[in-house]
Amino acid sequence: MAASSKTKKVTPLMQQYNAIKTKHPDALLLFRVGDFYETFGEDAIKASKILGIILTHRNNGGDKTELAGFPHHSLNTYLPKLVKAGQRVAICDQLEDPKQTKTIVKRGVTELVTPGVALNDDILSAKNNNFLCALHFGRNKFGISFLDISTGEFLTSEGSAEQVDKLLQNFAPNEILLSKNHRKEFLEIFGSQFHTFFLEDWIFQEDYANESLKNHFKTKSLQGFGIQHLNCGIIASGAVLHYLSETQHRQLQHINKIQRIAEEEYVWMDRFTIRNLELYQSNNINAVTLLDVIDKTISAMGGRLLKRWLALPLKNIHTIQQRHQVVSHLKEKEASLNKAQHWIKQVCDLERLISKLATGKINPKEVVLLKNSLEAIIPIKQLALESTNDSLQHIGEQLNACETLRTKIKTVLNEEAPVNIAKGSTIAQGYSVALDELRDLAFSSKDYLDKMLVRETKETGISSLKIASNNVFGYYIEVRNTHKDKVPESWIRKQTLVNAERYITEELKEYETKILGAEERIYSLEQQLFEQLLVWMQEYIAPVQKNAQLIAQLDCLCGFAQLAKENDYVMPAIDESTDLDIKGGRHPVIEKQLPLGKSYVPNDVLLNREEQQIIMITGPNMSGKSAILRQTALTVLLAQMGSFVPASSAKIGVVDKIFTRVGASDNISMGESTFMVEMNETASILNNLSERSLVLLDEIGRGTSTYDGISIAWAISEYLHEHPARAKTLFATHYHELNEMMNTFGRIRNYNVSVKELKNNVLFLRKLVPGGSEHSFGIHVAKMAGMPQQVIQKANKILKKLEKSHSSEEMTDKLQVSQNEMQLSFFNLDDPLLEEIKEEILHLDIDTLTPVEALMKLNEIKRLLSKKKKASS
Ligand SMILES: Nc1ncnc2c1ncn2[C@@H]1O[C@H](COP(=O)(O)OP(=O)(O)OP(=O)(O)O)[C@@H](O)[C@H]1O
Repeated sequence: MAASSKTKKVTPLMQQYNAIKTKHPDALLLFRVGDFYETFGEDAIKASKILGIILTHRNNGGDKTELAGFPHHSLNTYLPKLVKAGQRVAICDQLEDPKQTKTIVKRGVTELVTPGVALNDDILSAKNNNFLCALHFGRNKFGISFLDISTGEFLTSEGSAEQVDKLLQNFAPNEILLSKNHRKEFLEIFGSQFHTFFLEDWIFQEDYANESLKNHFKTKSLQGFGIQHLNCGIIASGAVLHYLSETQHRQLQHINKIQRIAEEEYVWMDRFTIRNLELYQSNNINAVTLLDVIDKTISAMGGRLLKRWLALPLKNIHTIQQRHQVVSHLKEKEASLNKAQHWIKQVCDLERLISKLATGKINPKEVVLLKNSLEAIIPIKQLALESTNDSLQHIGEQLNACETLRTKIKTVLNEEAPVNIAKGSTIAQGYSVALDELRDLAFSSKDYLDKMLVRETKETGISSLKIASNNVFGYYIEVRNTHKDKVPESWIRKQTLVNAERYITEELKEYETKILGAEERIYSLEQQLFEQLLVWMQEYIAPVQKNAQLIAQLDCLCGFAQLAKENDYVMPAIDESTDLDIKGGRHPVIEKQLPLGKSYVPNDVLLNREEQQIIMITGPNMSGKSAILRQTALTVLLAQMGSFVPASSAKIGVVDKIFTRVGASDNISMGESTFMVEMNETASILNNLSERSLVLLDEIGRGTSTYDGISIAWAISEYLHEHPARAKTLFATHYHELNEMMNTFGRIRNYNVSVKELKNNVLFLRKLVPGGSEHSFGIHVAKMAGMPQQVIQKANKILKKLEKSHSSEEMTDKLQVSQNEMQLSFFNLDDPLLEEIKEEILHLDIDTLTPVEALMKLNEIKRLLSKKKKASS
């Protein structure tokens, strides 16, 4: 084999390809050959699959190599598909004009597009950032950095695994860079849902990172950015810059600052909370998220900022109130709101346009769009300045319509400039004398020749003169033989035809030299002038970025005003207290999903550290317990983002942490470990409580047997009550045994979501009322879900028996034992099949069951139901 491969002759083109491919083994190499981008070998197999293009073969020194390619002008169509399929794509271009070289054309990789480093509009999503992230594993903490090359945002932070995990959830990076040494650790701690790329270990070094950052920002230290003490964060940020240079992204003037993510300024929510509250993502792709409901922004910049605000709600009362006041102002002044939104609509994505300018990827049409967007800032600025609200006025003062920049673009570019400069008409008429002359020549050539023809006809008296051109001697005048004798002496004969003679003249020759290649010269001059403009514009990167931020803010605030008007939200009162008093609160998402004619039943929730710290909410399945928990958290979140809230009134003592935990019963098929996960998650709440925490526990404990479940729920509630933080807590539970706790623990209050028991059915009233509930009504719900009649009857019997023999004192005693022994029996249903359970329940001999066993059986039915309910919905 080796001997035969030695004798094989690889073509120079393939030698060049192989050399370049070796340098980019992890990337799919798009190799420019003439008018095509070609892929070879494994890359060709992948590309043809992803892109649906034909796979052929070519001879490579005796071997057959797979080949698949597409025309170079289709790069924008195919590249996004490759990147979206998770490929890193190296674009290898021809670095010299093939016409100018006799040997093989020089080629090199001009850009490496990866999921986290993309500037192409077809890869990016307008209302989402596209973050590249680097994670450094320090000795006792992690350093993390996020960069969106398409907007210029560069952020860093450091902290524990939990903190970093939360940031990963919030910023949802499209690619994470890690040192090769930490591959396994990363997977263990953060899971496998991220797209990762591994770099050499030496890149993650403090000196190297420090130097890279200082070089990039052209500063002597990092003090000005307030990140000098974040050693691990700096290392991660250095790795990001390293990667940009490795992927050939060197024009980065728009990345002109790095910011610390000041986590202490924002409400703490961990990954479970973000997920449980379905803020901007949901396990169910069809589910409507909070973001879907509240996003009334009309610009991409506003959309991205809103998501950030949602991920990082504020804790500073003053800033929150400022936002509320703007929203209130805009909500009242409808005309101003409409005007502002009208003009914001005219503003394109300034942030991404200016990044394209910095990276040299902006096209002529986009520069005109940039100018038009800046023009729209004039009325927005005026509107803001004229308002009576201080914050709006401040936005107005900072907005900068960049007059010089606009005037310059107007002078240099044609208003109708094309996307592709090769199409011509990019540079405005009157800007360059040389260009105007060339254009006159090119565009008026016919006119010029027509005039010459008229003149010559008149001067020579030859009526049938014709001016044309051919490839051999260019422009000529053709004279029919009958008029040959009238030809002036100065004309030079070039060709004799059967019926005519062809001549050239001095004037024609001169004209010809001018006109030949005029179009090519127009193109290169237009390109040159356009590039000069882009270089001149670089100075405006920072002011345009500032405008982008201000417009994004204004858009979010206008969006909040719009939201408040459309959905009838009110301004919350935020204060330093630790009370939470929501009147007539609604769930912002559910209220939008109800069937026509049904209206959401509002509820009051009052929590404070003095009397009503923990509310136990009991109520049957489907009564609306979870809705009350979630709407409480969402109301606090919305308020602290600066939005109005879905309630008739809300008084909110600023909250610094929101914890939510949902019992694992919805995931029973996941097996025993689910319960342990639930317990671990809950433990992390208990270890992080603060006086301003809001804790929402939804059916905690139901991942195990009923008996153990009650014990755990009891123990957790007791802990929360006794903890000095006295964190405000809502606890939804099926275990009405927990209602006993109110007798012993002074700040625990019982509430239930009321239902009306009809003959054999239940009417959900959805009203939260004081007092515990006695039944859990699971069986009624079973009936509603279409459970066989026999099963329902049997379940009713179990329930009766249970109610008779089970006393709460007995339960309390058992709880003590259980807490002491901490032996949890992990009762679990392994993916119960409806039929199996039905049989099991039907054959139960109720008289032999203990109360607890009976209760467990009842719970089984409930679980089965909720599964069935889910499956059918
Ligand atoms: N206040 C309300 N007004 C109108 N409909 C409501 C209200 N609260 C809840 N609902 C409706 O009832 C459904 C069930 O509510 P939710 O999931 O909160 O019940 P639950 O008591 O937590 O049930 P389970 O114990 O089975 O988890 C919701 O999806 C919603 O459609």
